[in-house]
Amino acid sequence: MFFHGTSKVNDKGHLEIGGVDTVNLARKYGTPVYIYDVELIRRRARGFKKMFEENNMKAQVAYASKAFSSVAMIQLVEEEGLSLDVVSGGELYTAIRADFPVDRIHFHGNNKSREEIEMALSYNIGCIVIDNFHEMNLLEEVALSMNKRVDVLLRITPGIEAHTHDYILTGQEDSKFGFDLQNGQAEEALKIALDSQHIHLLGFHCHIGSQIFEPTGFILATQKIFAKLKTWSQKYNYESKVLNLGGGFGIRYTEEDEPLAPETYVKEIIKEVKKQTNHHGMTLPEIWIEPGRSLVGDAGTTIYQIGSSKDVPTVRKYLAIDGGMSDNIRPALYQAQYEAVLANRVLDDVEEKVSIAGKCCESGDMLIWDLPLPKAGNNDLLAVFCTGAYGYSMANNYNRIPRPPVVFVEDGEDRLVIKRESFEDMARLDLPLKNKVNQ
Ligand SMILES: Cc1ncc(COP(=O)(O)O)c(C=O)c1O
Ligand SMILES: N[C@@H](CCCC[NH3+])C(=O)O
Repeated sequence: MFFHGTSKVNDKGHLEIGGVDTVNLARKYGTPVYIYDVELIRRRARGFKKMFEENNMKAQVAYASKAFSSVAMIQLVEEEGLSLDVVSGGELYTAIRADFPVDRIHFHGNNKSREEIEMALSYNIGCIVIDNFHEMNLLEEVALSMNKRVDVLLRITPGIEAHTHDYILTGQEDSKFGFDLQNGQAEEALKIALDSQHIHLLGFHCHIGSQIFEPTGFILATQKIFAKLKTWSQKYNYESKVLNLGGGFGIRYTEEDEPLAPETYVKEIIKEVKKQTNHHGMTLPEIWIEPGRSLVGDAGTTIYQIGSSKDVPTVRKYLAIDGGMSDNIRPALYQAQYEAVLANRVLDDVEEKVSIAGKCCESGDMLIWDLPLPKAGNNDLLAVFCTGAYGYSMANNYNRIPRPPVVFVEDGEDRLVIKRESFEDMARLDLPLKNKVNQ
């Protein structure tokens, strides 16, 4: 068993996070509940910024808000001086609600709508990351009609396969994202951008995948991009001001995962970018990165109440909790692995292996297989670690299960930052059939 951030066991044998007893949090807010260790998020944010600051480099660390977006989260990102990556009108709206400085917002997405582009331009956000030719035309049209000149990056696919789950690979050639670097698409996009009156090309972006444990992929991508940048600087007299190498830095979901510290990823990236600029005799660009998971993933813990159980003799024992794929779809989607303890009896001896089932009407709704636990019953609370990224943000209302609340903890204090969804909330958009009365 290992603990993340400020998590520890208190003198009652309860799991404590941010100086707050999680058993008390479960009583106060009900279960399931997502708890975020704010100090750990701050530590990670500072870790990513540290090497850039020590090297006196112009850089931006943009939090990929798809990992977990809420007004309070974005305010925290602002407190820590990061930038922000959004991928939809909804994420942008949340950033605006949080009063995030618009010039530090970057807009991603492989199919941005005209309305989303208009919204981004009307708020004068920092930059748009153009993904494809369709978007380039659309942006040109919208910028012309609004009489704006827009800072952009071009998203390219450098043809790198990072070691991760197949479904979360994005930097390889056969990907729905970006302009291909090798087959001429990226160069074509560069030419269009350079010719445009309304697009101001800051540079290039790539994102090679997610949950990456080694710097190699980032280094290879940097090398491939620089080889092209060199050609383009000679051919078009264009030098990139910004190189954005995306996110994807891995975290420790289970003891088998061995991620590097944020500082180490950044140190390796800086080293390679400097090496390439020297090698090609080019100017050092600003380096931008976009960590999502690695800023919030291990800062999140979900507390569930254990309910029913079922023995399948000689095969396994199922323990069901009061949530499941509706608040954490990652095990069902990616066979993601998690670790967990009993929040109210952390130090009790392990007595058996149990499999943790969700409450959705779906056999695949299993959160953890073969988890070693003390014998647990329905007075017990299960704490599942590392649920901070792509947990709440991918939560859904399958079976009309309301989404749990989110609580931030820091220095012994807890603060509700997203309320529990109610049945009324879920039915709010429903309209009755003609002639029937809405209940
Ligand atoms: C363009 C882009 N940037 C950043 C991220 C954040 O990735 P992660 O949460 O793995 O750091 C993603 C998601 O994979 C992405 O698609
Ligand atoms: N949602 C995925 C990662 C996708 C990242 C977005 N490009 C996960 O939970 O791991």
